Amino acid sequence: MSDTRRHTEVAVGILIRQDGALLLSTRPEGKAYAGYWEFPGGKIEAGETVAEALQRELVEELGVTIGEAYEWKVTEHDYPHALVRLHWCKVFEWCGEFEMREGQQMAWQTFPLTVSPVLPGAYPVLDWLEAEQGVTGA
Ligand SMILES: Nc1nc2c([nH]c(=O)n2[C@@H]2O[C@H](COP(=O)(O)OP(=O)(O)OP(=O)(O)O)[C@@H](O)[C@H]2O)c(=O)[nH]1
Repeated sequence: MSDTRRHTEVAVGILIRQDGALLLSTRPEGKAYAGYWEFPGGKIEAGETVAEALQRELVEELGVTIGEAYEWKVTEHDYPHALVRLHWCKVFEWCGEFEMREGQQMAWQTFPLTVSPVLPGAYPVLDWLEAEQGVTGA
């Protein structure tokens, strides 16, 4: 029963390039939904803040060090494998060269996306981002 399950807290990074493009990457082999496109990130470990977890995950997965991470939205998604609470952070600054340390693929995307399938837990945020870009004309 989902209401008795504990949430897995997840920090997710929306890396936004100066031209407005967003970074998506594929989930590595061996994980649930392997090959699906997602925003980079991962589980928050005990004692970590959202920003600390995100910084650690992006070094581990992509080899980049992020600057300030702004928590933007919190969403939940109930998967068969986990009930997750996703802490979405916008990130505008990072340094280092992108290096796919888990054998993923990466793609800078604008709307409409040209990659699929995307992890269902990311759908609401993609809708909000698309609406925002429509308003700003980014
Ligand atoms: N990184 C990321 N995770 C997402 C997104 N959307 C979404 O539902 N999730 C869910 O959040 C959870 C993230 O866990 P993960 O397995 O990627 O985290 P991790 O790298 O710490 O995993 P590990 O410690 O098992 O290796 C997964 O259940 C995943 O399905 C997204 O856009 N990005």
